[in-house]
Amino acid sequence: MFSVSPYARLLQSSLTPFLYPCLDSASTSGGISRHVTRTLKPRRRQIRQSIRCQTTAAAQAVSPSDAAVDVTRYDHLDPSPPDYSSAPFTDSCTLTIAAGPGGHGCISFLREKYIADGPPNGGDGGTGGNVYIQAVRGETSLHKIARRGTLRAGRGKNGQGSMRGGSRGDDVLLSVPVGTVVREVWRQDPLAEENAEARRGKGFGADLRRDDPDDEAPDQSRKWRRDKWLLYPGTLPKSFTSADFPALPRPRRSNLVANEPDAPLRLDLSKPMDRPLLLAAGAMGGLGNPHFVTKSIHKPKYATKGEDPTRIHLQLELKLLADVGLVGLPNAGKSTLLRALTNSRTRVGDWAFTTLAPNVGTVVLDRNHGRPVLETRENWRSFTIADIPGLVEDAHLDRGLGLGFLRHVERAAVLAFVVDLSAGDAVQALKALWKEVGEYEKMREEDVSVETQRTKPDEDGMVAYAPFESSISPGMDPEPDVPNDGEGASALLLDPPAGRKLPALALPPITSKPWFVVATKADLSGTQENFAALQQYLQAVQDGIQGPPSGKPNGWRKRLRAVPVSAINKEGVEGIPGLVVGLLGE
Ligand SMILES: Nc1nc2c(ncn2[C@@H]2O[C@H](COP(=O)(O)OP(=O)(O)OP(=O)(O)O)[C@@H](O)[C@H]2O)c(=O)[nH]1
Ligand SMILES: [Mg+2]
Repeated sequence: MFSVSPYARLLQSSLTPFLYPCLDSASTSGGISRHVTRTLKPRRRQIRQSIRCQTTAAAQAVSPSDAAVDVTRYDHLDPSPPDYSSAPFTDSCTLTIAAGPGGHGCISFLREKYIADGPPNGGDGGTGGNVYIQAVRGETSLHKIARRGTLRAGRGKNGQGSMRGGSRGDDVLLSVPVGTVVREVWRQDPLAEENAEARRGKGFGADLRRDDPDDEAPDQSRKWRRDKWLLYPGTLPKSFTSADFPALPRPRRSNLVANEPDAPLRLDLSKPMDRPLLLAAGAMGGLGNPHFVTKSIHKPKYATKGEDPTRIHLQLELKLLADVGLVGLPNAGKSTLLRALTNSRTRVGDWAFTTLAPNVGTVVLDRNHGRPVLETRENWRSFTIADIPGLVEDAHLDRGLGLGFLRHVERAAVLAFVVDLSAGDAVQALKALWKEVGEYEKMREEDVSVETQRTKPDEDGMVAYAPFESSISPGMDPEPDVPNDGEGASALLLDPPAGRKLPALALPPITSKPWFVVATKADLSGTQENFAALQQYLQAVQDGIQGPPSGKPNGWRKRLRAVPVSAINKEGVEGIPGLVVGLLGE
C-alpha cells in the first residue's frame, strides 16, 4: 500500500507541482521525502533529467498520430521538434524615449602667469544626444525594444575653462522592423511647459518684462533657482543681492527640433529607411559665465545648468508586411501550406493553435524546387506569405486568440483563405472567415475615427506643441530625413498637418483586395463533393448570382479561384505562385 508522505502532501497543497513538475513526478514514484534535504545542485540535475524525460515522453505521445505520415518522406514538412524555430516575437510594445539633457555651463576665470585675476572664460555645456528612429530590413519583432523600458540619449558634457564647450551627448538609434506604426501616448516637454507658464505671466517671461527700465516693480524673480543656476564653489546664494543677479536667460531649443515630426507623433514606417528620422532632439547645454558679464558685473560667479530633455512615451505596433496573407480556421493547414511553398520552418501540429505568432515565408519564383520560371509582368523575383494563428468563429468577441493577428495580413496585397476540405462544409468555413475579417475591418474603422478625434487640437489650444511650425514656408519640405521616392515616402505621417506635402497612407479596404481560396487536405477521401460545392459557390459569386462572402457589395469578385492542394504531400501547390503573381499585378 502506498502511503502519502508529508512531502507529497506539501506538493499537492502548494504551487510546487506546477513550478517543478519533475518533483511532482518524482513524488508519485515515492521516496522523494528522503531527498528533501538534498542540496540544490543534485536537484538541478534531477530537474534537467526530468525535463529530458518529459520531452521524450511528449515525443512518444505525439508519435502515434504521426504514424500515419511517413516522416522520412516528408522530412521537410515534419521535422523533429528541435528543428522548430522558436524565435521570440512581440508585435506591440511601449517605450519611453528621452533625448539627452544638456551639459552645464562652466564658471571659470582666466588664470595665467602675471594674470592673477583674469576675465571669465567658462565654456558652454554640450547639447544632449538625439533620439532617431529607422525602419530596417532584417528585424521581424519588437521583442528587443519591449525589454528596453526607456531609451535615453547621452547627456551633453559640461563646459570647461578656457572657453572649452562641452562635447555633445551620444545619439541613440531606435531600429524597428519595417511595418512598425509609432504612436505617441504622452510627451513631457519641459521647454513647452515653461513657455506655457511664461505666457501665464510667470517664470522667465516675468523676468524679461521686469528688465524693462520703465517697469518700476521690484525684481523679485532675479533670484537664484536651484534648478537653473550653478554657483561658483564656495559661494552662497544669499551672498547675491537681487541687484547683482541676472534675469534668467530665455530657454533655448536646439535648431534640430525643426526636423522633428509634429507632435503628437504618428508614424507609419512601411518601407526601409535609408536615413534615420529624428524623434527627439537633445536639450541645449547651459551657458558659461562669460554670458553674464555686464557693465557693472565683470566677474559673474554663476552659469546656467543644461536644459531638461524631452521625453516621449511611444506605442509601437508591428504590422508585418507580406504580399499574401493566409487566413484560415485553426488546424486548417496554413502552416503546412507555408512550409510546402517556402523554406519556412513553421511549426505544424495536429491540434488547434499550433501557431501562436505570425510567420513569414518567402517564395522564390525562379529557383523554387524546379518550378518553372514565371513570366511576371513586373519582374518579381519573390513574394512573401504571412501565416497567422487560426481564427475561430466569433473571434471578434475575443474567442480563440482574437482578431489581433489580422493586423499582420491587413496590408497584404492578396488574401488566401485556407479551408480544410475534410472539416465540414468549406463554403460555410469561408463565410465564417469572411465574417471575422469584416468584423476586423469594422473595428479598424472605429479605431481610425477614435484616433482622429484624439489628435484634434484641444479646445483651449494648450496641448498642441508645434516646433517652429510657423517659420516653415508652405511647399518646403521641413523633413529632409524623410526620403520621398515619388510613390510614397518611407515614413508617412498618418495625419499630416496642412501645408505639409506628405503622401497619404494607402490602406485599401480589406474586402476590395484580391483573394482566392486554398482548399487543403484534398488527399483525404470524401473531399471531392465539398470541393465541387465550393467551386460552384465561387462561380456563383463571380457571376453575380450570389453576393460576395464579405457581404460588401464592392467586394472583389473578378477571378475567384479555389485551388485544391495536399500541402502535406506538396501536391497542387505549384499553381499557387503563378496565381498569386497574377493577383499581385491586379
Ligand atoms: N492529410 C493532410 N493533412 C494535412 C494537410 N495539411 C495539413 N495537414 C495536417 O493538418 C494538421 C494541422 O496543420 P497545421 O499546418 O498545423 O494547421 P494550421 O492551420 O497552421 O493550424 P494552427 O496553426 O493551429 O492555426 C497537421 O497535423 C498537418 O499534418 C494536407 O494537405 N493533408
Ligand atoms: Mg499554424
